[in-house]
Amino acid sequence: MCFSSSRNISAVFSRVQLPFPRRLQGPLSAHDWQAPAEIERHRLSRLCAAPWRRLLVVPEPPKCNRKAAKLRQQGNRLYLDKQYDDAVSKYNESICYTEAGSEHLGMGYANRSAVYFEEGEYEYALVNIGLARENHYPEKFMPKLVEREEKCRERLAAGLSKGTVLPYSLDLNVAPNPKIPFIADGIAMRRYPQFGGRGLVAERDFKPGDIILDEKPMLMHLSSWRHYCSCCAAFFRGSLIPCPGCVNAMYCSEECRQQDYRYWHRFQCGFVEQLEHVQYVTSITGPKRFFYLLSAFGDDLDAMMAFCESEATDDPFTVDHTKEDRILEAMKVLHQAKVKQPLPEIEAIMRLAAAAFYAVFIKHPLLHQLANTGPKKDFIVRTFLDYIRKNTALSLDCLEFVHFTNVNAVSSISSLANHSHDPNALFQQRYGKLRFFVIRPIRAGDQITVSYGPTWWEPMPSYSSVYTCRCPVCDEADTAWCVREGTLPKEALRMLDERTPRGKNNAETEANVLRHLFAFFDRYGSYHPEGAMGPKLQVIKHLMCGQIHQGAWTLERAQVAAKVLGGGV
Ligand SMILES: C[S@@+](CC[C@H](N)C(=O)[O-])C[C@H]1O[C@@H](n2cnc3c(N)ncnc32)[C@H](O)[C@@H]1O
Repeated sequence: MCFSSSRNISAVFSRVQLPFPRRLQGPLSAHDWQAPAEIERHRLSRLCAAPWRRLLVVPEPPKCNRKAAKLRQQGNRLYLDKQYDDAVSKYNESICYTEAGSEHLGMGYANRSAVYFEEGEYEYALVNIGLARENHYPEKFMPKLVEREEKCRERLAAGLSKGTVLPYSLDLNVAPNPKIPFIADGIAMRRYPQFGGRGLVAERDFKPGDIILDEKPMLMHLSSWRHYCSCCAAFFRGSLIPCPGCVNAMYCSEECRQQDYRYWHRFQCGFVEQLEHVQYVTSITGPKRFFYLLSAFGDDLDAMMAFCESEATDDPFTVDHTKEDRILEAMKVLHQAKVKQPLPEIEAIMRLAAAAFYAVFIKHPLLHQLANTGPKKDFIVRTFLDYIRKNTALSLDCLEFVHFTNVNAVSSISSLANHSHDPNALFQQRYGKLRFFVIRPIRAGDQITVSYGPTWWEPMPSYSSVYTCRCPVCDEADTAWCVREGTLPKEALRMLDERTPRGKNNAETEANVLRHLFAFFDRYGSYHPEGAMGPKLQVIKHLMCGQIHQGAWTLERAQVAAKVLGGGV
């Protein structure tokens, strides 16, 4: 989408420390990438021989109880200083380093429960106490844990929960598509050549406030470990559990751990550090997408190659998401997407990344065994490159709240949405969900657009995209986009001012302001884009972010409460 700015490219080179290869042309081949000695003979690797050698000897940190204990002590110091977020980060790191079957795991969870207890998050504290019990928490410390558990239950019984009821529903609030339950019925794919090919079209009217998409991204990339679920990118869940094999990946649930392992992490685990040395920006989603498709084909590389050489539909609305084979079918459709080549200046670095990823992944015993012919090896490295290119164009990315982590998502339906500086919907990628909500009336036949960053009311001077924008605002020949009914009548301006949040507001008040603003845009939509409306659209975006943030924690708390207390949600 919009992220491959030259700023990122220079960051790449300082991170990867590879010289920029100027003459990289011709089809990429895997032929020389099989073993370290051969890699060094390759023309590309000669250009960067020393870094390649480094890449191949990057050690993978093993699980280590001594390190786990040290990290936990660091966490304890932060806890005593009341720096609770940082303390949980250290405890999470400690949990990741713990060796299998060790009491350090139970102690890490117990310490995390202490943080949540101090923060008044009694439900999360209880979950962590449960995890501590299940993971060899030492008997000698058990009375302290039991005491904390009792206090949590007492406080919850006294009504001291931070809340388990959402002030603003974040689910789809219109009829869903029967075969794709996470998108509204009445939305389809249409060809928009000026937007690089495909886009989303409304087949019925939608009104401001409608939540028309609530999708779990298929492929996520996170720029930071141990704060988010490595599968769905849910932020800092109270119950993150570690991958038993490596010290990096954590998951919000056993379900996410298994899904990630099945489709991706079984190839990544054991190579994480090496891959981190290769990776630039979000290029890892290229190999990730390759392994998702390979796994969906049951590790049958021949079948995958045969499919990739065939022509099939690129319309994700043909996939029935209520069926078992939805991942395979959705990945197949995604494979067929034909997107324009992103910026030529990043082509060389994408090739370099694809080749370097290949050099790492081919050491994986299963891939090594599957790639038993030259054409198969070439197919792998070229598919890495193809997917790195396509993901650069197709992904929707954004910054998460707390650690300013870049979350980059490629998804079945949402990846179809084109950018406009005057969008009729806004998108938010938060807590493992991609949501589109309508901000002004959409009529049947309109293209549904979101903004990848800049809008007419919020220009972003540093924004650089991988395409030339052809939206109505940027199209000089299009004068229709800003035709409106006139200036807003006085009563409309009064309505606008009436409920604008001032000072401190709680989630409930903010939810009401949001409803009020949506009602305003519904009633006065024909005056769009009147200047006074811009700041209000910004308020909507801001409030919606807040509701999603509050909502994610509330929902998690409610789910956790149902699990640990057996209560209703
Ligand atoms: C998330 S995808 C959107 C779906 C894409 N049009 C397709 O055919 O699959 C983003 C890509 O669509 C194209 N695109 C989106 N918005 C555009 C715009 N306003 N002007 C020109 N191209 C656009 C660009 O190629 C961009 O990299």
